[in-house]
Amino acid sequence: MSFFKNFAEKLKNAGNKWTQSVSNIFSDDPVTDDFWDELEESLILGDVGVDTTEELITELKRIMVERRITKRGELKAEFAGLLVSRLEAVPKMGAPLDLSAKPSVIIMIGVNGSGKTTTSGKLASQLKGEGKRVIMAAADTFRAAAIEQLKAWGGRAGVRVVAQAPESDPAAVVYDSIMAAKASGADVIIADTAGRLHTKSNLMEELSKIARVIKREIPEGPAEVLIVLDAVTGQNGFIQAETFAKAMPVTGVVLTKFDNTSKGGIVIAIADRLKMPIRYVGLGEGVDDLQLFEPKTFVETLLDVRDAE
Ligand SMILES: Nc1nc2c(ncn2[C@@H]2O[C@H](COP(=O)(O)OP(=O)(O)OP(=O)(O)O)[C@@H](O)[C@H]2O)c(=O)[nH]1
Repeated sequence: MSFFKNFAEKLKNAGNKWTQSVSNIFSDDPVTDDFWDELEESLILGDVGVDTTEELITELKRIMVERRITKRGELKAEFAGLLVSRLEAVPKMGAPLDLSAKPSVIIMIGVNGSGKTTTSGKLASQLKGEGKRVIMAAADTFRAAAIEQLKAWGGRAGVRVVAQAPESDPAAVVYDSIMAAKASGADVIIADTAGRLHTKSNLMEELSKIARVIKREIPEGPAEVLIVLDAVTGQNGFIQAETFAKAMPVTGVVLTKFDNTSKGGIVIAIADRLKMPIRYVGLGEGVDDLQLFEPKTFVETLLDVRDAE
């Protein structure tokens, strides 16, 4: 199955309510005030954000006047173009992971329950499927259950998990995993970290220490720092993302639980407000439900415009 079909079909099958409602607004009816009200409501309910919604509507109105467009449907492709350019304005949006260093360390950060452990497991399995030798590091030592959960994913994926006892130093676990990777010639380390924000300063120190340990052993530093954001939380997760980004420069977002949200516009808000590139989207709990984010495919599926091209 081609990449386009795969991502587009999975998005469609995920039955995201927002993606269905936005497309329906661009009918064959004439453009009236109702059209703008419906579009505005749908974008705001979809968590695009008030300012971005206003900007998009202003730009679309300008295009309508300029091209003398009268029907809603004729604005669809124009609107798609606006969304794609906003997404693509963020460097590395949808870019595959840079795994050129050996070993390449991918650090997963984000609050508890956002889907870090699940995403680590899915990613490990996919990279292994691509022929990479992968190790996972159980650096969320705060919760014993997190270590066990990662081990379960490791067992399913056939990927080694480096772990220590609960409460041990996460940086030491990461160090062990780098030693194990160097000794065994592994290509990639995926480090699952803790996400308890209520002990903010400790967490930030912990992440900085992990980064220092990696830098000492691998001069290029971490290959990728992926922040895992729960799409259901919507924009409420942004403050967390900004807090985490202070401890470690984030190289990308994994947007999980996209199958469970009616706030699909969060994708646009992440680009516009956080200015962080989305690299993967989680579309379910299964191992195959992690998809590389493709901005153009996303917008085309959202607005159902591909056939119209
Ligand atoms: N529907 C859906 N569920 C997901 C997705 N990603 C993760 N989940 C579920 O979200 C829940 C939390 O995921 P975890 O991976 O445990 O989250 P975590 O961030 O590691 O949280 P802690 O282990 O508490 O630190 C689990 O029930 C996952 O199965 C997704 O893309 N779609």
